[in-house]
Amino acid sequence: MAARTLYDKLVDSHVVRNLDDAGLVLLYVDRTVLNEYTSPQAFAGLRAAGRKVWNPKAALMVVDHVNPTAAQRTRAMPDSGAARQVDYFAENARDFGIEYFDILDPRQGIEHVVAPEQGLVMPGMVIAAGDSHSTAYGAFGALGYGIGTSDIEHYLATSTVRYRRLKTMRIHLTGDVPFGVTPKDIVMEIIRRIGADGATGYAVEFTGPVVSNMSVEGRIVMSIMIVEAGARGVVVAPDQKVLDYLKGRPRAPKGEMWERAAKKWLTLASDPDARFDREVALDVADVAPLVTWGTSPDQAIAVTDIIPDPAQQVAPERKAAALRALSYMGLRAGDPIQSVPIDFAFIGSCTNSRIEDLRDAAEVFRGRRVAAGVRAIVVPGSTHVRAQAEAEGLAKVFTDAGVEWRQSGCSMCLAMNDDVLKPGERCASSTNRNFEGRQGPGARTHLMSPAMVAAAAVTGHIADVRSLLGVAGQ
Ligand SMILES: CC(C)[C@H](C(=O)O)[C@@H](O)C(=O)O
Ligand code: SF4
Repeated sequence: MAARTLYDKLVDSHVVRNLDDAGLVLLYVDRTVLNEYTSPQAFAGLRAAGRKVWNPKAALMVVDHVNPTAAQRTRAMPDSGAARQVDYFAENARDFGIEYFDILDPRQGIEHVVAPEQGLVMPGMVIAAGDSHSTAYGAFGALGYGIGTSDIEHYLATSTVRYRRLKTMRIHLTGDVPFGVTPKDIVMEIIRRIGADGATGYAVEFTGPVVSNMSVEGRIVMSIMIVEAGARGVVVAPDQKVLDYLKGRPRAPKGEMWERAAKKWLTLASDPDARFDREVALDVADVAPLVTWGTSPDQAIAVTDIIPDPAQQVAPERKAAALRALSYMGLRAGDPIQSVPIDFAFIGSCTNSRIEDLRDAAEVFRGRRVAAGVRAIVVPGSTHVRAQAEAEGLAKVFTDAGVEWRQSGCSMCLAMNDDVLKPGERCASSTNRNFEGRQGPGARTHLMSPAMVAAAAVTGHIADVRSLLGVAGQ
């Protein structure tokens, strides 16, 4: 058989039937996660057709997008629309027999944080779910990708979806990771180079020594954020780190079953001579902490740079986009990005709300205070992460620094709950999208790593975290 990529192997092993000659297949999907925002119509469709869920045990339901994250958690939703969504969600879980983590459940959180914690994701699986950032699961050697409402309904009824094969792209990462540079900076650098549509139509495989040396959580960060370059699927070959992460998780196989599976999972990889449709290589040695200045995730610069001049853009549409972005962001070309003052600092989202992210941020906050005039919140990705951060003393570091310590949820990643910025407010944000209005109408978002957000919070402006790291706070 011809050499195959890991992506092709995962798709091939899940094809139920070829539907045409151009790569359209009926794909078996092993598991899914459902949220309150994209699942209601799918369940309404099942109800209308009198259908059952084919394999309720393969799904998990968590509320994450619309819930408040106030420090004191109650079951009540202050917003009536959100309350209706959550009530219908709970009703669907009950009627269709799917495991559901209520907002007060200690296992609750953002779906992309909770699913791996629960061991819902295993190498070799296909996980399709109603959220574009389901690529997170690629970090475990599964094919993760996002599906729309009608596909969710089709999946629930049959455990299959119609799927068109993607082109393949290998992103090979080499070199020593510089001091102060995180997986977030690396993926932002890739996006800046290939552009916000650079991976459109592709499934991405991350490879190379930087990836093997990276923690599983770091790989999740990259697998989620590469969606902002248009990727519709991500895979990373599973290794011992992935097995160590998953072993003993609630939904992971146990005993002899685990041993047999683990042996097989370690063989999952692209063949050495497999061909990719596109190859991208990056030596990370020169990557610096990055910050976005515009309203697209590829409008990013090193924290030491000046805000670029739109006049330097050759393509007229890029020039127009840059001008519009600068005006929306209220910035001036030529100013150092470090001179830009912030109003708000947000650490959270499925991209950067895991324990390693909180440890990075706490290192900067330790012994320092949030600058006057700045409001800072840390929103852990799950209640489990929250408990761990409290046990490790990180929560105390945050509150001592004047940071609000919240309950989990998508929160200020998108303005779909109580955590919304006011028009014109500027936020240093550990999230993945900086589109106009993403954090509230007229709100201005600067994407960066959690440690960089902390550096902005304590200085009151966008700042180079490297000048704070290793230097004790006052
Ligand atoms: C609400 C949901 C459909 C959406 C997504 O698919 O990504 C959201 O999570 C986002 O990050 O914009
Ligand atoms: S945290 Fe943000 S990116 Fe992630 S699922 Fe929620 S809204 Fe989407």
